[in-house]
Amino acid sequence: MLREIARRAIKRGGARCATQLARATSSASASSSSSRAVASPASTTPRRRLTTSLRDANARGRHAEVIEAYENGAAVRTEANTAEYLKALVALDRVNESALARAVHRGATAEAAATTGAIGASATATESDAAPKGMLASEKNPLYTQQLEPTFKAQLWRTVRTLGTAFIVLSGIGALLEDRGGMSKAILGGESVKPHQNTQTTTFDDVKGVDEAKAELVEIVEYLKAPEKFTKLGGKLPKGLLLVGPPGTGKTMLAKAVAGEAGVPFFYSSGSEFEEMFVGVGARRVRDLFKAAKQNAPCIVFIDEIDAVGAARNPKDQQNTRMTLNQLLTELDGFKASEGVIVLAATNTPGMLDKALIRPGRFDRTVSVPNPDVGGRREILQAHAKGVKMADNVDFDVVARGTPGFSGADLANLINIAALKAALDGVASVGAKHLDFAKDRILMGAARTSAIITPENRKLTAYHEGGHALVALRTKGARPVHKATIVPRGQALGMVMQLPEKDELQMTRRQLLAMLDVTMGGRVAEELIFGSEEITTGASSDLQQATRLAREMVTRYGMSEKVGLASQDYASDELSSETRQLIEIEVKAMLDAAYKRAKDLLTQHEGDLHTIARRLLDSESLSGSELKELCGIATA
Ligand SMILES: Nc1ncnc2c1ncn2[C@@H]1O[C@H](COP(=O)(O)OP(=O)(O)OP(=O)(O)O)[C@@H](O)[C@H]1O
Ligand SMILES: [Zn+2]
Repeated sequence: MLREIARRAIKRGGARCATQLARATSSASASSSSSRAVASPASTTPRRRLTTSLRDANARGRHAEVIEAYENGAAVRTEANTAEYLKALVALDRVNESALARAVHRGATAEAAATTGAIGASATATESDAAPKGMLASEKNPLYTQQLEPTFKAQLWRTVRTLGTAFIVLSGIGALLEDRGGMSKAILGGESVKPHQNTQTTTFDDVKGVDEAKAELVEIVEYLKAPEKFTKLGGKLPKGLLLVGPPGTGKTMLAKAVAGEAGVPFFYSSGSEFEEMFVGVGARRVRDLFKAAKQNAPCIVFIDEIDAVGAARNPKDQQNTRMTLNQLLTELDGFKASEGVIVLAATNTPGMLDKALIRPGRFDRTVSVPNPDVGGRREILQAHAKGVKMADNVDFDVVARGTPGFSGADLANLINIAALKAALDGVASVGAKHLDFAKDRILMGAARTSAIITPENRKLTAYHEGGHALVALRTKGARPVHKATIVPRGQALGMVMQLPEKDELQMTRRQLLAMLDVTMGGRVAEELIFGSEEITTGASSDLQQATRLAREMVTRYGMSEKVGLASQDYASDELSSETRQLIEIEVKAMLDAAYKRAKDLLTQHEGDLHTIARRLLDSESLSGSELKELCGIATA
């Protein structure tokens, strides 16, 4: 929970002013959609005869011209041209509005009529086939138009049918070719599954910051190296282990490392691969996988995203998924632990797994693979920076401290983005500012350079963020300010980032109160400078965070006098209305007190608030040390 608070606090200032944001976004999308309308092919194509063949035009992407030429008669209606016309309709997704749809509809109704014998359609059709155009056209004989049209329609019908059949046949062949694992094998008799890598090069040393998980897996490695020896000593082994942790923490890497350390083949598969359009294919794949594994024992079978098969699914594909899951259970039961096949599976949602999967003898052991702590983050950063030229000013300790909550994959990504940015900047090495850029990128999504922010809006944001920053700088127990910015990114119009000095395993009351004060700083600054009538909705997420924190202090950490040391489940229905009321009173008192402290502080240092806001408007981002300097606070 405390970690969570820490994370939330880092993102403080989240969505400043939701309404302004919504306005900016909608105007942006409006302008983009109007520009799309200008470029629309239908409106720009002039009415002219097509000089090239329809086929060429289609090949060059000029589908609209093809449609027009065919429909206005500029192109001869040969079977080939009809095919091109159809392709163009499909390419532009205009089948619905096309003359074709109308003709086919009419054709279909005519055909229906013909089968009931209302018109002698087939006889007249042959007649008109033979007769040159216009021959039968007399006032007395209006048959002409009635006859020719069915011919055209009949031809269209034939083309549609031919193309349809061809499509089905071709896509069937395509599916066979594309599907490497299942259906083709199921039908053609099947070659066996190959290990993903026979000799794994990944070792435990490559996976950083997950020492506890590694310690649990060492036993498996020992076993795989010498199964006989291990079982002779009376060691009892699980068949399946579940690696549980958030995305990108190195679960796949760990599984590969187990195979690498033991020097055994590694079979990779993903739960989503077993999800198939064709009933039974998923089950077949599971069967093939285990058959191959047994032939290659000792070995590792790794199933990523096992929840894709192992969880309760939507009713539509339930039967299919059930079959796959049942097959998996059968396979797990079908070999002895001593056969040398170890199944590792990864999931981020263990709670969703079918209970049958985690019963003894199946995946009965869980290895937790959490996000790395600050030391782990430093090691991961260093490992991924190995192949990258880093500048001397890069301190991985600082970067690691500034990235709580980042997964291993996030950190790998951070180094990548920084290296790309450095390359774009045309410099030879990756510096601290590139890493900072990459961090902001990952934290907040790409900069919203396109959205228009009014000057008033910017000014308000500058004071709002300035308020957060100044309270943080001047409050004992508050986390050091890392950066304040009014560059809009992702959902935020601006933000103040604070970094804990070390990983916070627990926090003092003073620190929590400081957090409340800092959170209030934004709204207080708006009010102080622009007046209570001008305050905005921008503080809504601040207030939400502050309320949640205060409520936790009251109900869970025993930090309010009136509620005392009791721990209360605020969400529970069983909470008496008196207790609930008491909690609410205490929460309000706590928030009011924080508001007052922030207000006193900002009133006292109003000069600094103006200085910070002005500088923010000027340079958009200020580092912690720049902020301190502006306020005349000595840097430690
Ligand atoms: N602990 C770690 N040490 C070093 N690199 C890591 C670590 N965790 C993740 N990475 C990096 O992130 C990449 C993705 O990690 P991996 O695929 O092992 O994560 P995962 O937990 O299996 O993710 P998912 O749950 O999304 O499948 C790795 O290839 C590696 O570059
Ligand atoms: Zn704020």
